[in-house]
Amino acid sequence: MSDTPAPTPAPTAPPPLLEARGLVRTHHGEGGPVHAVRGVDLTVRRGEFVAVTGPSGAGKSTLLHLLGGLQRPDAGTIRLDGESTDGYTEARWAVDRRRSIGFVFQFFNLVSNLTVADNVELPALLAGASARHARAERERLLDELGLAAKARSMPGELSGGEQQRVALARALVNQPRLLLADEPAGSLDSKGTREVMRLLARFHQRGQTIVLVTHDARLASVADRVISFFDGRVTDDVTFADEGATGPARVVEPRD
Ligand SMILES: Nc1ncnc2c1ncn2[C@@H]1O[C@H](COP(=O)(O)OP(=O)(O)OP(=O)(O)O)[C@@H](O)[C@H]1O
Repeated sequence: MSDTPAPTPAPTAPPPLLEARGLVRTHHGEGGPVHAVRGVDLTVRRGEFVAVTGPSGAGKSTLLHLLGGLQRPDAGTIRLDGESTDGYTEARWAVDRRRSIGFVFQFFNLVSNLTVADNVELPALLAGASARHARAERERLLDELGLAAKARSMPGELSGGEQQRVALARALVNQPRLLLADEPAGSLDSKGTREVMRLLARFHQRGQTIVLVTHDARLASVADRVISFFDGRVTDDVTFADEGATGPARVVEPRD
């Protein structure tokens, strides 16, 4: 027997949070096939804030839907935390979407006949949290988002900006590993847009991984990485590194 100690294994880096390879998705509408996503490779690391920008019809929403399992790719693979989703059933995707992916959309999609509090709490209860935990998380987020006084209101009684903050609270209530936002300021005025920018920046600073789809360069400017998307493909991918790299559309801190 040798006295030489066994070498310490080199630490292995954790897999990226999201890894997409060769994603393809064609829609079949009345006007014939639309090649919305034509072969996309994308890696998102934990804690990144990635904005996907591009003109209307570029395929941004389709890409986001693929990443969140709302649509299936025709070809390609998505790995979440190193795990391939290739064999995922609808039910398996539903579990992931409920527990670990938060979505925010342009039109809020709140349940109109539930109070603000119930809208925020619902995903936690659906994910199996205890009533007590769901309530505590809901209260924490409503407080944080300045909505505590609106907890008993119905969504229709709120401004667009307030409704979007409720939608953000709902998306975050299960502390998702990934937040996917599709034009979250698309139906808001400039004040609402600034608010969304500030909130996304704040949650990102706390470590939330975010993929944001927008054609609004100002909104994209709060991200630390901007991917340009055109005609179903990534045409540019710029990371604004800590060393202070700046880009043409870089606007750092949203101000009132
Ligand atoms: N369900 C569908 N059936 C048929 N065509 C679709 C469908 N969904 C999207 N498309 C088409 O696919 C292309 C990409 O659409 P997508 O919504 O992904 O683009 P986008 O960049 O998000 O656009 P926008 O900024 O206007 O939302 C467009 O030509 C769109 O009309």
